[in-house]
Amino acid sequence: MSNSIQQALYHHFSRPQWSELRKSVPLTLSQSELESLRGMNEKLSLDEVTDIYLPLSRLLNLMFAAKQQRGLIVEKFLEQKAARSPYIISIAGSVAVGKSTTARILQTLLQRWPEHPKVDLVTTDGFLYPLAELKRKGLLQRKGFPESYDMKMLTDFIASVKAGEPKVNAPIYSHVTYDRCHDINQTIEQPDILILEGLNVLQTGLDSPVDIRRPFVSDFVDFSIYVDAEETLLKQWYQDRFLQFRTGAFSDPKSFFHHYAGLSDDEAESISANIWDTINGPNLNLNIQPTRERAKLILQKGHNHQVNKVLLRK
Ligand SMILES: Nc1ncnc2c1ncn2[C@@H]1O[C@H](COP(=O)(O)OP(=O)(O)OP(=O)(O)O)[C@@H](O)[C@H]1O
Ligand SMILES: CC(C)(CO)[C@@H](O)C(=O)NCCC(=O)O
Repeated sequence: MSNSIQQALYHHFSRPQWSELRKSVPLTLSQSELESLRGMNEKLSLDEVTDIYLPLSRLLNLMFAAKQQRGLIVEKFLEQKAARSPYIISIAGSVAVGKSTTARILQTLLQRWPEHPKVDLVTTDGFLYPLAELKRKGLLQRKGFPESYDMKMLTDFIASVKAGEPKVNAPIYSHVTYDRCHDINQTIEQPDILILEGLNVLQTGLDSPVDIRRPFVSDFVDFSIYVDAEETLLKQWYQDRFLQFRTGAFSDPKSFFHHYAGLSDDEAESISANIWDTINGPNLNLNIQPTRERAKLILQKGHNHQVNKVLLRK
């Protein structure tokens, strides 16, 4: 999308301008909140939390309140109470950009609002077709591409959560077995807020004539975030994580990639570069980045995952 269109659609903030907007959000996090944030990612800097994620949590609090106000107006108009419906936040972006880390930071911060909302987190990875089905369909080298997800299952799931159903199951994906878990689900029980994180949450499937009659994830989403970075950085972060996995996920004998555990640095560099160049990079350019300007908010990251620019829809 051209720069002039981005100018027309978004308010632009430099990092200092954005961090100013923290305003009344308390500066300090309790010791246990700090520990829970640190525990999720030891590389996460606390400046990042205060400068970027606290203002974002303030914005989301205001947006959430506006949605509740709107609900009250509808109830007044109808002269009856409406069924409860969770506020849904989606987080999109490339493989390895930090969607799940962003989602977990926001979950921690949103839970500490004075209203103490119940905030649940779901990743769309669980809605990838099971490995056997991907193999059958010849999609093993297309994991993460739109056709590798059961989009009907995903939109049915989000519709049930939005409808306020008491218990809704979501499938869980295992990065160890590289497959959907067959014996466990995640059960979502009427949260106040649901954060839905995945590559595909801004995709519409409009290029397929069959899909046009189907709802999109975005039909159920109240606020959408796209986490953005240059591809050279993304590839580096992907490769860094791949190298770390040799002593983590790959070392598990149950791991689909157990044979990668013994790779030398050079071998791991070249295999991960190849996976990026043949799968995750093309998916970014063809299917993920083109959805960026559908988001209400864009976080632009630079080196070390530092957010240096924020764009907010006018
Ligand atoms: N804010 C951050 N500060 C420092 N490191 C981060 C931050 N966010 C993510 N990372 C690191 O970047 C890598 C990718 O992060 P994460 O797993 O959250 O990405 P993702 O977008 O959810 O990836 P995927 O789509 O592959 O599941 C991890 O190694 C993580 O530790
Ligand atoms: C599970 C997805 C699709 C998304 O998180 C991704 O992590 C993935 O597995 N991509 C396929 C190529 C790879 O192994 O990185």
